[in-house]
Amino acid sequence: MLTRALRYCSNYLNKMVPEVVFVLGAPGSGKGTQCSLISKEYDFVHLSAGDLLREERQRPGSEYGEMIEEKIRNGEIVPVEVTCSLIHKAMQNSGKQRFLVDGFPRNKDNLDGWERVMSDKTKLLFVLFFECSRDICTERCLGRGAAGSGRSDDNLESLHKRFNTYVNDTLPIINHFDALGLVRRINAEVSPTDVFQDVKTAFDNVGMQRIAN
Ligand SMILES: Nc1ncnc2c1ncn2[C@@H]1O[C@H](COP(=O)(O)OP(=O)(O)OP(=O)(O)O)[C@@H](O)[C@H]1O
Ligand SMILES: O=c1ccn([C@@H]2O[C@H](COP(=O)(O)O)[C@@H](O)[C@H]2O)c(=O)[nH]1
Repeated sequence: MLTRALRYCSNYLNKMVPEVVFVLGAPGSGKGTQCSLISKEYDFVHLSAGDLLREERQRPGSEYGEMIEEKIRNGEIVPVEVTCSLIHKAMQNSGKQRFLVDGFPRNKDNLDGWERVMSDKTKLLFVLFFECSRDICTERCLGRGAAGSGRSDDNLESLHKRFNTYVNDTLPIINHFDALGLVRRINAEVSPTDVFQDVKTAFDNVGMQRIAN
């Protein structure tokens, strides 16, 4: 009886499809800040594609380190095979079920690669889109750099390139998801606490339970 119950639970767990929320918005719009708040209030693991790439860049012996650094400094997008495999590994290693994928997919190559490899392994719940003007985002990134982020791309020259990439490559991806009715737009120009109020509404509206504190 007990064995049968355990087998049932194990089969059930194996069939659970990981659920994903993509988190998109301009550089400095507050994606990381909000993901950190969300993961404290809801049962989601925060996976920042940028952080995973920065970790891979630092990993001794990485064959991609130099390429990643060059892409990051120039605000260009790393090929999806590299990013998607880092995200997939992090999902598997977490042993968890729900993920905030922060800063991905950023261009058509990212989207196509995700659809090829991950679409049938995951369920996309929705896309959180943080709307914030370029001036405010620039000020925030420069502030983050001045506060010692150590990021090689928190400077005006890199930001110029990052915004061009965002407008030319990432906005079309957001528009693609919008046409599918998957985008939840959030005004990100207010305080982090006020942004989070709207974010919570988006999660509550799809029936996500808060973690009991
Ligand atoms: N709503 C907000 N109001 C003011 N400052 C904010 C707000 N949200 C985040 N910040 C600050 O702006 C900077 C950028 O925030 P954050 O790292 O969350 O943005 P991001 O979208 O993840 O950036 P990137 O894409 O460059 O990694 C940080 O210094 C953060 O503390
Ligand atoms: O999916 C991704 C995510 C990020 N990058 C590169 O990293 C930097 C920094 O990303 P943040 O999200 O701002 O931390 C970004 O400008 C890209 O160069 C990427 O290639 N693919």
